[in-house]
Amino acid sequence: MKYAVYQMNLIVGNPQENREKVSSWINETMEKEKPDVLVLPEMWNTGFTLAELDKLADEDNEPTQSLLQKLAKQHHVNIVGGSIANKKEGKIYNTSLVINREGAVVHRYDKIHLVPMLNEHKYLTGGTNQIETFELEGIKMGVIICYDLRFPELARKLALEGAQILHVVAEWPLIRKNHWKYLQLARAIENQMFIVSSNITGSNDTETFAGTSMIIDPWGDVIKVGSEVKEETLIATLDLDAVPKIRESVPVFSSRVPKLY
Ligand SMILES: O=C(O)CCC(=O)C(=O)O
Repeated sequence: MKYAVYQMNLIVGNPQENREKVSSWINETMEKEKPDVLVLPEMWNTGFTLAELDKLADEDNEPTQSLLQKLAKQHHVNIVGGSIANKKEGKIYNTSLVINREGAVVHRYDKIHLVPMLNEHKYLTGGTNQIETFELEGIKMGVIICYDLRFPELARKLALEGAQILHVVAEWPLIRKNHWKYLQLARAIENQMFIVSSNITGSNDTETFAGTSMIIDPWGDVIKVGSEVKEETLIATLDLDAVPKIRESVPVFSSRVPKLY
């Protein structure tokens, strides 16, 4: 499965320009690389303009969802669409959309864990639906959003439900870059799954972001990593046979004793 990850330097507070930027990236990447799956970062429509989200957020996933559906169908490509600021019934959520090659929405997920360090509770509503796996090309996988990475229960639940790939979409700050790197490696090793992450680069008024998007194999080896500072595209082909092989060689799933913890 060939992946292309967009480590994006987004335009803070300008959803229209970000949609144009993402469309151009998809068009160019499909022409050059022809991947099976594209991955975008967290809240790429607006950036973290929390106080302005009421006027900038999408409404019921639109117009971003229709744009991603159109691009997925046109290029016959799967899109793990990062996440968008999204208004539903007057509340704003941080919503991830996954679209398959036919342009169908196969998964929606509202970020469960809001970030106290950023006062997200003042502006956003946390998701209330159970985290679940979805399938692309017959492969089970999952997506979590940024701060969710700190809660190993999510990745473990998805792994127990058969996920072989975990996508982590983020706007993770540079100041906590080591947490970003090592938590991803830990999730890959403890769950023996691929991690494919897309983080942003650049800065807003208060933060500089960490970049360092990663593609990690289920052994914990880093296949590709982005720089801290540059907008770039990470390309890698995942060998999915590695997952059952590694799960057999170090059988943590059959060694678990969940009744004791
Ligand atoms: O957990 C962190 O350090 C960063 C979290 C974050 O920035 C987010 O969830 O948007």
